[in-house]
Amino acid sequence: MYQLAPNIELLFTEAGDYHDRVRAAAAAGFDAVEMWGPTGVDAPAKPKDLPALKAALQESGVQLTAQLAEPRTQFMIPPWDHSEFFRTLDESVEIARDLGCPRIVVGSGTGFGGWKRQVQLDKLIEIYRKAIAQIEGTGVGLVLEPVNVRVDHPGSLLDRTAEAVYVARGVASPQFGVLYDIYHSAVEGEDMQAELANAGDLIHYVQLADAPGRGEPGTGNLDWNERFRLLRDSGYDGPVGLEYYPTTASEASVAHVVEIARAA
Ligand SMILES: O=C(O)C(=O)CO
Repeated sequence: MYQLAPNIELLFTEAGDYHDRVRAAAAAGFDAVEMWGPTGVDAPAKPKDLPALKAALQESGVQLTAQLAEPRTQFMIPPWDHSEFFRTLDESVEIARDLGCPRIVVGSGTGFGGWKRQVQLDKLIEIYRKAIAQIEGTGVGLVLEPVNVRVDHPGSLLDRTAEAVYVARGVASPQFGVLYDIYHSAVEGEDMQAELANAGDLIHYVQLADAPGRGEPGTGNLDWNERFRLLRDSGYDGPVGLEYYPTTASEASVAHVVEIARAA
């Protein structure tokens, strides 16, 4: 079975603060969690007590599998000043290292308005090549996440898995890959099997939620036996982030997901 990482922004919120959520996830049998931005500059993420979070991770032996870059897409804002992004990247990497987190999730934001799509994708390659050069040797990698524009992120540039793969091929570093979110991809109407086949080993992280609705598996229309089979067949064997909005109490919700993942 895949290593499942409940998202502590959305799950185990009943336990209280983020460090309490880590302990609650551990008590529920998980050895991994994921989160959004550590300092909470991008809502709806909230600021975290990082020393307390680190202590909870260490004491419970829970691995933080991914955190979001902050601010998520600074370099997209006119006049395309990238300095803030590169400065905060160092801070994000420092926090990730301190928390033992191997991945930072990055995006495209709304892109570079007025430029041709191809030029915008190539600009992303240029920015992320530079970012990777800056963080080389830190042990922290970047994963680029395409998001759906139909429901959750209207106006975002990168909504196609194949385009994220194009950018990752252009960056051409083992420290840079694609985050394949089963939910975003399904909302965009993508063929999961074809996308994963095209991506090859460039998928460095996976997240899930059912569609429509972004609730736990079982609340939407996706066939989870099939989805897990396609994931396995693709060769992906890394962690899977549970980034969904639970429709019941967290413990019951995640127990249901574990059951589905086990059976698949
Ligand atoms: O912002 C979102 O929708 C995400 O999927 C972040 O990982």
